[in-house]
Amino acid sequence: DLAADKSALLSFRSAVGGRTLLWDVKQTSPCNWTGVLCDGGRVTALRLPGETLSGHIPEGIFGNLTQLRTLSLRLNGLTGSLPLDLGSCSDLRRLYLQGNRFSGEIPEVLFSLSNLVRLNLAENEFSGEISSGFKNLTRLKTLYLENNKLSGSLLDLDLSLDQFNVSNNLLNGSIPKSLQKFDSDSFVGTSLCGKPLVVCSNEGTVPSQPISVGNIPGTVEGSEEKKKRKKLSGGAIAGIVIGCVVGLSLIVMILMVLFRKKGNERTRAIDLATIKHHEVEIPGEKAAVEAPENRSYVNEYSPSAVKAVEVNSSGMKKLVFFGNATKVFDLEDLLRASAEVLGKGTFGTAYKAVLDAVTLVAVKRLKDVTMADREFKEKIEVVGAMDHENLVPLRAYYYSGDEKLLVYDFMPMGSLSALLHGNKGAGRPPLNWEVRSGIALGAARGLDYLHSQDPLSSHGNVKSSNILLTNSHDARVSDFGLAQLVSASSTTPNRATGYRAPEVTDPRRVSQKADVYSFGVVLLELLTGKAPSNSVMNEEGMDLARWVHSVAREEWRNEVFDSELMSIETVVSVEEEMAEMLQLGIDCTEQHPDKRPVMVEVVRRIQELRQSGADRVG
Ligand SMILES: Nc1ncnc2c1ncn2[C@@H]1O[C@H](COP(=O)(O)OP(=O)(O)OP(=O)(O)O)[C@@H](O)[C@H]1O
Repeated sequence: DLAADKSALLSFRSAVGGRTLLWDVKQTSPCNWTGVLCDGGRVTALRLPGETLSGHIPEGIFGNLTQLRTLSLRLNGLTGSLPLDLGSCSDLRRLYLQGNRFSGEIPEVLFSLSNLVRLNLAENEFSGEISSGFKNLTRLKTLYLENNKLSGSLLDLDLSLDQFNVSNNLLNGSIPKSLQKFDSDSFVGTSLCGKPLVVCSNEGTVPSQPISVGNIPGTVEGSEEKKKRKKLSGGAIAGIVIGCVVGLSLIVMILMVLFRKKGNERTRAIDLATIKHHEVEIPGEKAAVEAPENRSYVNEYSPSAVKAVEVNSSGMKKLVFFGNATKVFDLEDLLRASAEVLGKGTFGTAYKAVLDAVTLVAVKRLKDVTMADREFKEKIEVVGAMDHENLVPLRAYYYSGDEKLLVYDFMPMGSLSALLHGNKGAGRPPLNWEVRSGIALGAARGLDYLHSQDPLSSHGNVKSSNILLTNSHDARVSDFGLAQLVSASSTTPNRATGYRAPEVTDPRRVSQKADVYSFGVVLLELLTGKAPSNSVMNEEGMDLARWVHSVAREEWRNEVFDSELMSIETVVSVEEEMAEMLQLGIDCTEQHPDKRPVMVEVVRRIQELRQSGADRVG
């Protein structure tokens, strides 16, 4: 039971140190302790990577943790042979012990763990032969044994492995047929030879330098990896908070500025060629803030607004709408609307404007647009022409010498960023995999549409705060095309930090491959629950993408996935989908642009993984 689990965990801690493990012994349940995960009233996962554990694990501990499915003790200083009562953990699916100093033979009890899917014993001091007992592990997909002192020949294990590595061991003989599909990296540093191998080292000795853990040049790895991993911090959207504080004054400002040039033209404030005025026609009509046919309307004239306009009159002032059949509101409605600051972004401040009880829009007030009227118009019209169900439509814009406004449909559920990182633990229902993968698919489709318009067309600022959500959690990509409107000075250095592809030095010079990179970071964000923008660098000097790259290669599902997901998703098929999505996120965030998939391929892979998950469920 849970009490026995708890006392086993405490015995474990006192046996192997774990000075950094601040487990509160007074808590009756160990389920909230760092690294501990429970399900159904039992401890099902123990993940303590890089926790400076050291010494020998005695018998009598794992014999009690009988419901364990995941055990990760990687990157510690554990020594001696593996405890034999590990064999009692018959539910164990993932066992990650790499990067310790375990020695002795790989115990036979391990081969009774027939549910094992991932087994990583790499970078230890295991010796002896590779037992035929591995054949019992029929569900095994990953077997990493590299960098040990294993000797003898390699048996045909007859397993359908996806990942396999025995490099840098004292093995000799030939490579069995079933393992010949793996490339030479899996066998390098041994005396094994086999037909498909291009490289076959015959040194028969273990190189003194172990092969690096990660696959990214320049990534902090090896002994550095052994440092304690600090969780990348999550966070709410600072912009909203700041915005709310200064909101009122900004709204007053915007009202003043917009009315400045109204003057005698007030009845022609709107581009009459593009707008049909509709006197109050909304009552009874549902607030259609998301659908393309959303309705807004022209209100009666506001005397207070006239005053503002008269005082400030000069220059041109038109609220220009996109779309032929769109019924619209006019500038006065916008200015009279009660408004609240949604947040401050790279390109300016966003406001929510409530035109009436049922009509809401989001208004973005751009800063640093130095572009002339004509050029601005040309560019914004390209943006306005974009029409896809996974894009937030740009409804209208306003351009004057020193004021540029963009009017969008208001998205009631806010952004993916807010959904993932805001209000966590404050009663928000957990975000399950179906919803997350659906959001990924929708956003990918939106981006694919943008990319399909022209080989040079790209979003330029893909991130989770620009993926907005409808009430039914459908994703809509926002803010496309804005990067090209603003001047270089406004592209602050931290813009989209964590999302920006390594090759992007000038944020205005965006590309489709850079979008794919940023989208890959969003995928990793969905999977890990970690906010890239708030965790630019972790303790080891890595951003989210690099961090995932460094750990995911070794541990597909262990450390990277959001604990919220791991606690609500118990179906194995979901884990498979998550692993496939993780691989996609990794592919998208490849350092080299040419190695990244194109967006249409990304959409296809998400569709497929969702479909195969649905098929597995039946
Ligand atoms: N149409 C909209 N409906 C609802 N919320 C929106 C809308 N547009 C923007 N927001 C929200 O307003 C806030 C500010 O958005 P804004 O786009 O100005 O900045 P950002 O997305 O944080 O950064 P950037 O300017 O780099 O895109 C964000 O939280 C965003 O999710």
